Order: sequence, then C-alpha cells, then structure tokens
Amino acid sequence: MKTFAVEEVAQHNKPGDLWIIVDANVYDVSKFAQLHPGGVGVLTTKSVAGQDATQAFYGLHRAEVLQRPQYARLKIGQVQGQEPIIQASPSDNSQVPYAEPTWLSAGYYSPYYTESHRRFQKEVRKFFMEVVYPDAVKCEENGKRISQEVVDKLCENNILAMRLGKGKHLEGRTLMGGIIQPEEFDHFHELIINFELGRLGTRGYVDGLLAGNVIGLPPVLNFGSPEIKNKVVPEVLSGKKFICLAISEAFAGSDVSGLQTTAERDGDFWVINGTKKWITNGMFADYFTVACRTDGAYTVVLVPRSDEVETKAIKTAYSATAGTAYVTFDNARVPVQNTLGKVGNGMQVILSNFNHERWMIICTALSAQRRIVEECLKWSNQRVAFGKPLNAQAVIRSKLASMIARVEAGQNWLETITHQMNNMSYNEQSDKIAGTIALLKQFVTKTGRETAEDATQIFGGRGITATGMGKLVENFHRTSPYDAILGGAEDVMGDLGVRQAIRKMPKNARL
Ligand code: HEM
Repeated sequence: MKTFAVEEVAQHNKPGDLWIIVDANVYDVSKFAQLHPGGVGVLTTKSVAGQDATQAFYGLHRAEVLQRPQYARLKIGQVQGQEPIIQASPSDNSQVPYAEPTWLSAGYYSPYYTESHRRFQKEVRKFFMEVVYPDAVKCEENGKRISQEVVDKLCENNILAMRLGKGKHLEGRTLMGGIIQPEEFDHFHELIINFELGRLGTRGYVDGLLAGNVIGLPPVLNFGSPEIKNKVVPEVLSGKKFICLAISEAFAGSDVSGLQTTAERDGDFWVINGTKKWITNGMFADYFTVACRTDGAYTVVLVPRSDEVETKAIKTAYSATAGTAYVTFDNARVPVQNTLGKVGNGMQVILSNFNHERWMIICTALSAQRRIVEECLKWSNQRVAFGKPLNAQAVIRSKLASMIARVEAGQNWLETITHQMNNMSYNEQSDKIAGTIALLKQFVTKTGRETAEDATQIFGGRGITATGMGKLVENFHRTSPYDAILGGAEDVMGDLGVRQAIRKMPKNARL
C-alpha cells in the first residue's frame, strides 16, 4: 500500500485531479466525483478537496459505504505516519456499549449462557451476516419472497427446525454444521437465532424468513395425525413447502372467538368457506393451518393450497417480502384426517401456540430495539452539530439513558422468562408464564415505539429517509407498531397478564 505525505495529498485539489483523506486512507475521487450521489460541488470545496474529510464524511455516510467494492477501489494509499482505522467486520460482536446484550460484552458474566451458547452465537451471527443479510436487504427493497438459495442453506443448518424450539423434531439433525448437539439445544439457543434475525434491521424480511413456519407448523407437529406429520413436517423443514397460520379475520383479530370461517362435514371431508386477513407468508404458503367454526365450537384444519384457496397480497407499511395475504376459502375440500387436534378443541390448539409466538416476537423486537440503541450511540458520537458532537448535548444523553434502560430492562426480563421455559413443561408454561410473556410483550412493544420516537429525533431528517445514514431508524420507526399488533394487540396483552394474575390471587390476600 502506497503512502503519501499530507502535503502531497493537498496538491490534488481540483476537478479532474481530486484526492481526499478518510480515516487516514487516501481516496482518488477524480473520476468518481461526477458520479457522487451527493454531487461534485461538495467534494471540490476548499475544506474537502485534498484535505482530511473524515469528520465531514461520517457526518453524511455510513461506514459501510467505503466497504462496498465499487467505492473501496477508490482507495490509493495511506497517509504517512497515520494509523488507518480498521472497521470491525459485520460478523464481529460490537464493542459499542449496550450494542450487545451483557452476556456478549467482553468481561461480563451471565448465569444463563454457557460455552455452547457462545459457540453457537458466533456461528449464527456469521451465517446471518454472510448468507442472510444480503438477501434481506434485497428482498426488503424489491418485496420478493426470501430466495430459495437462502432457504436451502437455512435448512442445511436446520435453522428452520431450531426455530420451533427444543424437542423431538431436532433428533438426529446436524445443527449449524454440528457446532452443538440436538440434546444441548435449549430456548437460549433459539433466542440467539431470533436475536440475530431481529438485528438485521429489515422488519418485513424478519417475517419473510418463514415466520409462518414458526407459528403454522407447531399445531401440525403437536396435534396432527402421524400420517399428516410424516408428510408435512419433513416437507416444511426441508424448505420444499411453506406453511402459514391462518387465524385472524377482518371480523376478528385478538378476539379469536369472533371467527366466522366455517368447516362443514361432507362425509369424509371438511368443506371450508370464509376469509382470513393479515396472514404472514400466506402469499407463498403451500399449507394453511386454519381456525374454523364447527357446530358452535372451533376446530383447526390443515388446508393445502388448491384452486379453492385464493391469496391476494395486502399492501402493508412494511415490505411485501413478508408475503402478507388476504386468503379466501371457497368450498375448499379437505379430508377430515387433516384435522389438527380433536374436533371442537380448536381453541386449545390456537391458544397453546400463542406463548411461543409471543416469546419469539419479543426476541426479535427487542433485538431490533437494541440495534437502534447502537445506531443512536454511534450517530450521536460522530455527528457534529452546533460545533460539538451530538452526545455533548444533555438532551441527547437523556434520550440515550432512557433507551438503554428500556432495552436492558426488557432483556433481563426476557432472560428470566426464557430460563423458566427451559425448566417448565409446556403445560406449566401455559399455567405460570403465559401472563408474564404477554406483559413482557406489551412492555417491549411500548418501549420499542418510545425508542423509535427518540431515535427519530436524534437522527432528524435522516431518521425519515429509507436509505443512507438513518435507514435502520427509518425501518424501525415505520415497523415497530407491527410487534404491538401481531400475536395479540398490546392492550390485550397487558389485560391478559393482569387477568391471569388476578386469577391466581390467594383467597386470603388482604391488606
Ligand atoms: C470516497 C469518498 C466518498 C464516497 C465513496 C461517497 C459516496 C456517497 C454515497 C454512496 C452517497 C449516497 C448516500 C449513501 O449511500 O450513504 C453519498 C452521499 C453524499 N455524500 Fe458522499 N461520498 C464520499 C465522500 C464525500 C465527502 C468527502 C463529502 C463531503 C463533505 C460527501 C458528501 C455527500 C453528501 C452531502 C451526500 C448526500 C447525503 C444525504 O443525502 O444525506 N461525500 N456519498
């Protein structure tokens, strides 16, 4: 690598012969200046042309700009006697305080995570940054389904199977190339996958990465007949077929008892009629796990895609890559063997699914929230306004304090709950922590929206721009309300938590 004296760089200071210094690296922008998205003029001003433009650069660009191959090749050398700053690799754990949960911060301890989780996290982070992230960025923008190539790699590592939690379905599988054994796998490993997904900053794709499987397949796994299970589970976990959960309707969302889709018996078949709304992954699903009314009760039926099943895309505030659909069943005929659980027992099937779904949403939402805290810590450190970095302003520090406290509170509560999940049977979980999970979901989504507001203020105009500096803040601000709705609306969650507590009040409780 060539080195140049500062004085030598300074000679190249006019259009057609233009160098600049960023982070002690010298860039020849003579030709690029004409193509520069910010214009030629900003590069030929006196304070930039032939000068150290590091501060100006980081006030306007994300560090990743200089890592893109088309810009990295503008680098022609280094400044003599100066140490260039080496950017951390995206697969490394961040060194920014509070950017990672405590257990991943050097020198800190945790009672929950073991060597197995650390090994696993490293591998999963690398996989998500190298394999998933480029696809996430592309799909978030073009609204297309997750690429089959990425699905195949997710399956190769058995990530789709691990996203269902611990259990028999992991037996005999090689997890992340064998870095951990199926028997080791617990809810903290699963939490790690959700966290790595949530921090991508592409909320539509977070659902597009087959969230439908995570909520649509467990009823098949737990309540399907052996024949159905043997056929559907391998198809879905190998990424050959996709499944989604079809419960909510325009008529009923959180109030599941208001559902109107019907399943009527005709000999050995169910005939299904009705509509479902907001169905994640519905656009590309091959199977639909459908909640139906049957003779005054509810029954869940697995419905394969057919000519009698129509899916229409719903335009939402997040990316179409999530495949959100309006689904119509028009006399869809399905064998009665496709019933999941007992006829009339659908409510139990539906409810038993919710705790895990809500816990998953908490994980991804909290991880996305933490990523925003990191963005704000970095931005307020590098952005100079009124002659000082933003973080020299008390009002900014006060916002950061609240953001950090919120995400740390959520994280600690989540880890306590996850520890309970590791030690309780599913029935015990429903009895003891369903309410707590609902309360935590309410807490994380409320604080997420507060953090989105604060972050937008800190980023100013950039916080409402979908590309460039504030792209993650923009995405989070636009999409954080999703988590407050999906899997149970925020107020309903709070109410559920308190009602469960009231039910458990001891008879002799007196002040
Ligand atoms: C090697 C040097 C540079 C490269 C490769 C580069 C590249 C880019 C790119 C890709 C963008 C589009 C926005 C984004 O993706 O973040 C951009 C925008 C911009 N750049 Fe540069 N840039 C360089 C240096 C500079 C310098 C030294 C300045 C000067 C002060 C500057 C000023 C701007 C401005 C004002 C914008 C528009 C920002 C906005 O819309 O918020 N750039 N640049």
